[in-house]
Amino acid sequence: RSFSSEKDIHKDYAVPNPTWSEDLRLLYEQFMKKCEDGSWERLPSYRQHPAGGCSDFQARHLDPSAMKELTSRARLFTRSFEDGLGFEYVMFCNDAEKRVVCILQGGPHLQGMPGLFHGGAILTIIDATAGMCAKRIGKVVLTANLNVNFKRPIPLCSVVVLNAQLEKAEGRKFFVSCTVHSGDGRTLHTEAT
Ligand SMILES: CCCCCCCC(=O)SCCNC(=O)CCNC(=O)[C@H](O)C(C)(C)COP(=O)(O)OP(=O)(O)OC[C@H]1O[C@@H](n2cnc3c(N)ncnc32)[C@H](O)[C@@H]1OP(=O)(O)O
Repeated sequence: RSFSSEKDIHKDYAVPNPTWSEDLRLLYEQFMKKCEDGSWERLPSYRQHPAGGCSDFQARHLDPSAMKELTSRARLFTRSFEDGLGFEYVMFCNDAEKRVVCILQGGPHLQGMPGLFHGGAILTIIDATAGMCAKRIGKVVLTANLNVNFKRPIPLCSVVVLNAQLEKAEGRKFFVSCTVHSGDGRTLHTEAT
């Protein structure tokens, strides 16, 4: 399916689709309920970053003449897979508590060791979730340092919950911790800062 249609670029992917498992749907409904009193908010998610917002950063690091062509073909990595094959996820934020939660169902194209989630795929979704936690305050953020302990392997295609918490802010430095638990909360798979 073409990724470049206008419609597709403005499509919000942080909503259920037919590839979602029952477990992911249940978690989604639980968090949508939490949004009813306004304490939590579902974060929409698109294939492309909205234009603007990081122009000074781009000016500092990128050749403006190449930017337009480059970004016209670009896709957010975590939204560049066909439905169900990569990262099926939704992030929810609680700004008062400086938290972002991400519910994720990893697809079959994220395999590392047979039957397991690739460590780089776990890093990616941690980076995105912790990055979003910092971005809620810092607006334009870049990951400077990411330390991860892989405690238990994550079965491929399982549903996990990431919890990112802003620990402290020092000027433009944000320190975020992030854990990855099994969907039932019983297993701590990964912890990161
Ligand atoms: C919403 C979507 C979320 C998506 C999330 C995805 C986020 C990403 O993956 S971004 C891509 C990966 N990251 C990058 O490419 C970043 C590359 N690095 C850089 O651009 C720069 O090193 C950058 C911006 C992080 C810091 O550079 P700069 O702004 O010049 O700051 P600099 O002066 O070096 O350091 C500022 C402070 O940060 C500290 N710092 C810098 N790097 C580090 C580090 N790796 N670890 C710890 N502290 C650091 C410095 O010690 C300094 O602290 P202090 O002021 O107390 O002395």
